[in-house]
Amino acid sequence: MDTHSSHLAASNRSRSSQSPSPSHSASASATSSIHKRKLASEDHAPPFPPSSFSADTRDGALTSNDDLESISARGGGADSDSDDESDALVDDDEEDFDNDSSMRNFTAARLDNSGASAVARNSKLKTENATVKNESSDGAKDGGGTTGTGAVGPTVAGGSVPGIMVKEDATKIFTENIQTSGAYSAREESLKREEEAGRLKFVCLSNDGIDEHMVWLVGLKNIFARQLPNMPKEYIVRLVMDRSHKSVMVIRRNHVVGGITYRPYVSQRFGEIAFCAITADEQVKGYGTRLMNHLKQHARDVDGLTHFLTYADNNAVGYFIKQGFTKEIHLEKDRWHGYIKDYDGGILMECRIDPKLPYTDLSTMIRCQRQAIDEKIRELSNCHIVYPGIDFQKKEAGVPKKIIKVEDIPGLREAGWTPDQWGHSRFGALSASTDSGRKHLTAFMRVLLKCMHDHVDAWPFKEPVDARDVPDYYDIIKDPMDLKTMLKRVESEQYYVTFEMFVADAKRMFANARTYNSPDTIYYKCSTRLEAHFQSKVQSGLQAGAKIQQ
Ligand SMILES: CC(=O)SCCNC(=O)CCNC(=O)[C@H](O)C(C)(C)COP(=O)(O)OP(=O)(O)OC[C@H]1O[C@@H](n2cnc3c(N)ncnc32)[C@H](O)[C@@H]1OP(=O)(O)O
Repeated sequence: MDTHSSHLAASNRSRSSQSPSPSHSASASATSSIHKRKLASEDHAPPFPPSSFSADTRDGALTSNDDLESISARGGGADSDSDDESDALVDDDEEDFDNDSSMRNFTAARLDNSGASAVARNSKLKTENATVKNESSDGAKDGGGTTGTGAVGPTVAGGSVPGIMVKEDATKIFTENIQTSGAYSAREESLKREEEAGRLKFVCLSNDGIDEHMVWLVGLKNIFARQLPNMPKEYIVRLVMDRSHKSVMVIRRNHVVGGITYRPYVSQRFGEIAFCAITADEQVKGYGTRLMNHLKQHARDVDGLTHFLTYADNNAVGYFIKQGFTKEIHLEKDRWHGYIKDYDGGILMECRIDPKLPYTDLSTMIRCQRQAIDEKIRELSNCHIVYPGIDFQKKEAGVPKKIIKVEDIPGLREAGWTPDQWGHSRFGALSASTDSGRKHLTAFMRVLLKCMHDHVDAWPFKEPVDARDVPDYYDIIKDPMDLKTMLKRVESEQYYVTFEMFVADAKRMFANARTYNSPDTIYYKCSTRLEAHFQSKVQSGLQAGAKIQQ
């Protein structure tokens, strides 16, 4: 026995615990209230446009101050009660979105990092499975000029090899793993479906005086005012209503969910993102990403821009990085310097707009790429083929009931195994690959076991630990080992086909004792001393064997 009940709560014992990962949802919401982004100017209503460029020359159409003031007055009027109104609008929308259960499930799962809601997590998996199924069926429908599923593994085409099946779920496992890291496609596809169903739209507007547009712009201004509390409200109004700025907005059932206000510097072919926000209870659901994708597509196709620059709030840097922004500015300085306004507490970030990417349909592109990669893997590997299991019933001490020839194990040869690898040992002769090798190996292991058994510190290891004496032992030690079990394995002459396997069992036996027991215990000390003894015997035995062979 390698333990004692008085050491049940050994101090060196540690259990892994699942600590909740930080939730973006939490951080995103938190950032709302501690927003630090400020204009560099001390003045809370800085001159606009910034003095570094002339107001009306570059990209035209700056609204006059009169315009701004009048709009400001309208905005101001709305402003007094607009925050509430804005929130009310969002609340009203909740019902409308209930149709999209996949989105809800997904969101619930993402927001639940506490581990409390197993239901939500299951929903997430279901959603992802559903997505994968769609992918497969789409792929099948398309044909897509690619080789079909059945054509990939030559040995299994048409299921012609008896007892072998293609693991259809391999695709699922592969894609599920990808999707859990970001779940980008799932969210994008879900929002795209909402758009196609007409429940969601993305518009790009500037102050054009049309009533409906003005209502949306005021709604967006209110979201900015709430989500960017350190930004002077007057400044937000000025930029949102300024006619040289444009705003891409998410509109759900005629209400604004969020948006990005930017200024396109058409002659310089870059745009400056002034504000970006999603209303508090809709954050971290993918709107920010889809919004940015719409913005990039619009800015490229309509404004002819190649880059975006923004002073990202410290708390939002993570979001911008996920949208392809970097802190390194590659755009030539003379293209942007003097055009954009400095902000305190913000980090200048850049994003290059790809000239070709279908930004609003990235999920389809990703799906096609994933499918192509998966098919390529199937061409190059057999990992999708699942062979029937082998009948590997064990007797006592884990010794197999029936000897199975290695070459009879289904799939082993197909995986690249060759008979010369059988029983291969770095200890040369100490392997069971030949009759003489097996005898030699068994004899050596017997000697080593006897050496251990006769040692004064062997007493805790002679028998398996009795769970009646140490009730929690097998909760902690999942792979128990003892000298008696090792002896049974040696005497079976089937178990240890290499010397390494024997040494591994011995090492596990010693390690178990040190895992369960604390260093000040006799069990721990016996384990250390017996292991040293074992190692010295192995060493001298190997050296003697080597000499005999010479
Ligand atoms: C120039 C400026 O305006 S800087 C100020 C930016 N605005 C704010 O900080 C206001 C408060 N925050 C918000 O309004 C929103 O959270 C936004 C605009 C930052 C992001 O919009 P969301 O709809 O929440 O983003 P979305 O759901 O698409 O998330 C995309 C990814 O970014 C991550 N993310 C979102 N917000 C943040 C954040 N603040 N920090 C780090 N990562 C974030 C999400 O977890 C998600 O990651 P994943 O794809 O690995 O799952």
